[in-house]
Amino acid sequence: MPLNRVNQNEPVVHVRDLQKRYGDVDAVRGISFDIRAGETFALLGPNGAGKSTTIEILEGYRDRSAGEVSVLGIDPRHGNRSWKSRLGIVLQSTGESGNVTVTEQLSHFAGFYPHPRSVTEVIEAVGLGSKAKTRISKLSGGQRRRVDVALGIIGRPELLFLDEPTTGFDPEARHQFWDLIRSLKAEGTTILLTTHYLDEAAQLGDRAGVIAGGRLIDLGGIDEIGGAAARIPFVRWLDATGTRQERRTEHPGRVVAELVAALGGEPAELEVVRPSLEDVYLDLVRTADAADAAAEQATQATQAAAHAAGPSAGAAPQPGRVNTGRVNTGRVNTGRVNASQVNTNFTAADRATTDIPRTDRARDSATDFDADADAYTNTDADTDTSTEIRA
Ligand SMILES: Nc1ncnc2c1ncn2[C@@H]1O[C@H](COP(=O)(O)OP(=O)(O)OP(=O)(O)O)[C@@H](O)[C@H]1O
Repeated sequence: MPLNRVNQNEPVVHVRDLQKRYGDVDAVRGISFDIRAGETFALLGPNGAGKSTTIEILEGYRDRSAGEVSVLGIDPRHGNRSWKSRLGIVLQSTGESGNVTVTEQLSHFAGFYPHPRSVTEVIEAVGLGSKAKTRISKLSGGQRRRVDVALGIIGRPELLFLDEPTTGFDPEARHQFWDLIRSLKAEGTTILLTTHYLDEAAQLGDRAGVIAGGRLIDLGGIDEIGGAAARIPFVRWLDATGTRQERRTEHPGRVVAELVAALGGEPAELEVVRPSLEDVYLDLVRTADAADAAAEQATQATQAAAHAAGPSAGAAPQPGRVNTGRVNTGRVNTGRVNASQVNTNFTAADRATTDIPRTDRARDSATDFDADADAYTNTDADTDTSTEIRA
């Protein structure tokens, strides 16, 4: 069957007003974004923000409560096997632990794709060349995670989902992984990445969306997140009393020159710091947290007032309206899954209507192509945050 290539003008991923509710928890509360062909899009947010839920809906593993979604031109609710073969999926915690070697596992999975990459090349690319003949059960946690990444790319995906791909990687492995992702990007692969490593997002991402409490709180170019004002640098130094001073300015050179002139020499512990993506992200998330807390307080006050006034006064409390989802309570970390032990025989009906448990996805993400064939169906002036320059 010819691949249903996405129209170049159409976004690879299109999400409009996506919503997902688990019981009383509004995990995703109206998220909209697009990812264009060849882009690396980073979905960022604190634990429990709704990132994995969103990704799982895009992958077709989880059904949505409301909203519009299209991935490679198809609604994931109706993604068939040929659609699925165009996706690469690295789940949050697959942890391949089979009793087969790295080469055997990858060769086996490669067989399920129409145009797989070379197994040897993929093993080298993920830095497991010296472990090719080692049983996966004998690998370290970080090495198994590399196997997950290898399995995600073996099928030469058009769209690669990477859910916290480098958790457990040592710094060298993380840098190797970044090189690998850059080479995939150079080939034109579209990538959706979630990560808690903001340096990783800054290194790899073209654009980012920041989610908090199930809402998209910012969306834009990776260097634009938080807005221009959030990127204005700080000049910091110690004054004559040893007190740290800080001035935020778009003209750090000028401020440093003024300082040197005022001091008649080098300021102590002088530094000019440009806020990193992590600094900007933390500001965004804290602001969102504070807004949520204020909204929750207001809701509680309204409910208390209504309660005090008796049943006939005003609207009844609406317990399901408050998002309690900042803390990830409902999620079981599935840990390691033996790929050979999980059930892969989901039916079309299962896919269309059911959230597939995370334990059952490791193998399903790659190996069900022969089952159930086509069933799925400002600031001109300086912005100072401190006082006058104090030398
Ligand atoms: N199967 C489930 N049943 C009930 N609630 C769930 C389920 N899965 C997730 N949740 C809840 O939905 C919210 C969003 O969870 P999600 O896993 O999408 O967050 P996340 O941003 O991926 O978090 P993390 O960074 O910790 O992986 C959380 O409050 C979580 O407890």
